[in-house]
Amino acid sequence: MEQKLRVGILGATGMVGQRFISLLENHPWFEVVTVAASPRSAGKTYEEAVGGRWKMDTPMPEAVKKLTVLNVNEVEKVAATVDFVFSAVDMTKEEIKAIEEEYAKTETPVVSNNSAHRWTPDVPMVVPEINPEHFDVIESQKKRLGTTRGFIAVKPNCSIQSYAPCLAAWKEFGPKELVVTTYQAISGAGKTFKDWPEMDGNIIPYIGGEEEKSEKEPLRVLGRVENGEIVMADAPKITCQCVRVPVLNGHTAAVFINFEKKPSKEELIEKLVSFRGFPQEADLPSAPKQFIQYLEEDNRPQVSLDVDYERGMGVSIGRLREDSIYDYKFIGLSHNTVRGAAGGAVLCAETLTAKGFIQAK
Ligand SMILES: N[C@@H](CC=O)C(=O)O
Repeated sequence: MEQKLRVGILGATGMVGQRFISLLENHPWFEVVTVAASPRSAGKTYEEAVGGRWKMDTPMPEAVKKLTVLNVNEVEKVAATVDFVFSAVDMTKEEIKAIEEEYAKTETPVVSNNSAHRWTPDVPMVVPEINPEHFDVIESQKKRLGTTRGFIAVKPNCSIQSYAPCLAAWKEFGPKELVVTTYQAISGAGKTFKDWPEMDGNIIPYIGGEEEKSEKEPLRVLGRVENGEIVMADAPKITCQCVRVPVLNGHTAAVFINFEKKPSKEELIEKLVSFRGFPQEADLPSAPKQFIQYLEEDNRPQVSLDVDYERGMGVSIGRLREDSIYDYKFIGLSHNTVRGAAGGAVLCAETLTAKGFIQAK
């Protein structure tokens, strides 16, 4: 790319905002030129606004330290400085819906980590390896919004990323029923052990709204485009329990699965490791070379050994074996704030750029 695209981060001071900033350091296509946050951070330098709350394990990039934080609510002012934005704003669902549409209407594409628009029929919710063709609904969304280049695209919830890719890889065997338990890291709630000491040595069997997302969002990702809208897939049936565990980064899922046509274990593993999509074909900058790895050892995947697989953009699967009630069971792991949040959104933006939906203004 001759000239990098100018990027703004909405909600730049929170944990996902910080992850965007750190993933975009030295990005070959995108350059963070604008950081926006709540009115109380506006006017400060990014370094001052974040203060001691920098939660990444790499230092704050020099290039953003001295950027002046803009007020995220001053939409025209922020939009004038950028080619597109990533959204990680922390507001009510209705406020997020409204502000993301306001940005889109300034002809600024919005690639969002938020759940607010995940069920808007003409907003694509994409895992680029699985359903990049869903971006086609952007044309009807633009008609609704009255825009020529502004639109909203979203990525799904972090909890589904450790098992939904398997459903896509195993499509021809007809995944029919799934029983899932997720073991979710505290960074999914925007926390570290320092600011959530109750999680040290503890388990909390409740994450608000998470079970519904984990059961329904895979069906939208596996759905199809019809008349400019996404139509949900009608299988598999999924039931899920979501549990918060004392882990900093990495969501694990324990899954039982039934198929229409029961395959062999070897067939299942072969489909996982050969699963590739648009990001691999197009060699996108953030694409994992190998999206899904299969680990043969009985004690893998493990958070401490495998969460950073493919720089946090890959998915690790292990312990696939026949079950006495279901056809098979297995364990999946993915990095919740990289593949599951900011990294997944960056890969969506790269896909949108490669497909011509995002361009310089
Ligand atoms: N809601 C999730 C974060 C995923 O996006 C969690 O709490 O872990």
